[in-house]
Amino acid sequence: MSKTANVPDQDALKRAGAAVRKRLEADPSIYKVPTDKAEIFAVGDFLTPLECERFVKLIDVVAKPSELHLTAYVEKFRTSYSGNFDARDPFVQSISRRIDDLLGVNSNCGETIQGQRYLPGQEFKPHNDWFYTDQEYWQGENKRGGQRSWTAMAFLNTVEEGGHTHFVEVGALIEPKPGVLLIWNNANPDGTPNLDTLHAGTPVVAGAKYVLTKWYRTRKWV
Ligand SMILES: O=C(O)CCC(=O)C(=O)O
Ligand SMILES: [Fe+2]
Repeated sequence: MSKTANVPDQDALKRAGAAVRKRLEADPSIYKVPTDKAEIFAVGDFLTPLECERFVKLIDVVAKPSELHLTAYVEKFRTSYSGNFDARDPFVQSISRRIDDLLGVNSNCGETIQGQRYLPGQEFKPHNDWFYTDQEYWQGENKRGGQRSWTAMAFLNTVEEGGHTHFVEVGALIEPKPGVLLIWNNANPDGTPNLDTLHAGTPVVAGAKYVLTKWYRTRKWV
């Protein structure tokens, strides 16, 4: 059996990769991180200062200690506070749609946008956003829309010190600049999970860090 014979959603990941890549690469205002290891893009001023401020306030309302799937993760892996925004809130809906439109992805595939707040000492250790399909939780995620294709993540405030997004294999350390949207493909062009998308939210040293994240599935998210 070939190595890629049993990659769930591989064809869909390959298609989603190609479609979004084509769209983002065609836009000269979108920056692409210069690396062959992963497809990582950045869009400046994707959110206005007022929109960022509004999300920061919403995060302070919804943020609870972050949950993670129970895998072999060590304790203190993701120490930030996080929460889902109200998907019926027209403001949240409008930004959600703006992200869908930028990527050209079917809105059905997008998870509810999640907000996160890190205080000094809090971090998200190196991880991949795709699901480990050999773990028990995959049975549930498979029914809820399958594997994650692209991630979109926006920085919402200026962090006094720390709180970068670090793609450890690529060697890209991205400064949290408010309004910037980062977008990356969690898969390789052939639809297999891209191990080089390993990334971390480095510890906040001073101040606070607020971000929002939207993950896309290969199928309708339910
Ligand atoms: O906070 C960051 O910089 C990274 C967040 C992240 O990796 C995620 O939400 O999946
Ligand atoms: Fe992540």
